[in-house]
Amino acid sequence: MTKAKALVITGNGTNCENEAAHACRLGGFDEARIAHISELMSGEVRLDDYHFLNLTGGFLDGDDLGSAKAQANRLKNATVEGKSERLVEQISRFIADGKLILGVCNGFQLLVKMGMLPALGGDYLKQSVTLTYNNAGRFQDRWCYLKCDASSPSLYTAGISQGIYLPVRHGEGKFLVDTQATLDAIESKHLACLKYSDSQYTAPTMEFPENPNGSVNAIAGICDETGRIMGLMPHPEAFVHRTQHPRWTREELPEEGDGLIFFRNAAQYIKKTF
Ligand SMILES: NC(=O)CC[C@H](N)C(=O)O
Repeated sequence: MTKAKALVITGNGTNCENEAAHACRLGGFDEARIAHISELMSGEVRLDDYHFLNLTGGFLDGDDLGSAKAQANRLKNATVEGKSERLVEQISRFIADGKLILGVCNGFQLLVKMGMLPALGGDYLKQSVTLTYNNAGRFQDRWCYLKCDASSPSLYTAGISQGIYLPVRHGEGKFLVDTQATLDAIESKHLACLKYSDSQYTAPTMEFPENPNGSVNAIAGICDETGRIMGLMPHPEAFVHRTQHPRWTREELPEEGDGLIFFRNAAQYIKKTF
């Protein structure tokens, strides 16, 4: 059987790479390699050798110019050292080969600013949505209930019955779109797979603090039309075991945290497909 290989990018201010690699291993990946972005730029590490690209949370370039903006420009324009190939060509090939990309928080911001989500019509380099300053005007560090759209093509959220509970920690998590047509397309194609909701997962909410940032239509995470590329502001890698839950000493909880399903679904998909 294929060895499922995950790659986790670090450097320039990420801070969740160890948790993401741990979650990949717990979820069933045979290998989870943490690579510095400079290793991709130099050609020492090649995306072609992996199945699952993890873009993790943090403070890329100190959030200067807006979160992930500088890194988005860097990745879009960089040429791999000593090669005529641009890094973005490796990324395009990775997507065309049917592989998976998950962007969490700063990684989600990076994906949307590169144009890789929602990638309507299959154009992965045209930005049509953004993530910007929370309505509260300050950083939010709290746990959120996320209602899951069971009709979404996202392979990561498959099997989630109603919703999941995950932490958010961000200053720029407010999801906005360029036009109403973009929002309509996202909704009609069920790409908004996760929305901030009440604790019973009955309905998406615009109420603070359940919706911590004021995201349009309460959108917390989206995927592309293939369901293989997904980004979300909450952190699935930060809740893989019950002791990470804020009330674990007071509530009866399953051993496994709600975020692990993302990584298990990704590993199973790779093993089934490659
Ligand atoms: N936890 C994170 O990845 C934070 C993302 C980004 N730096 C923000 O504050 O919005």
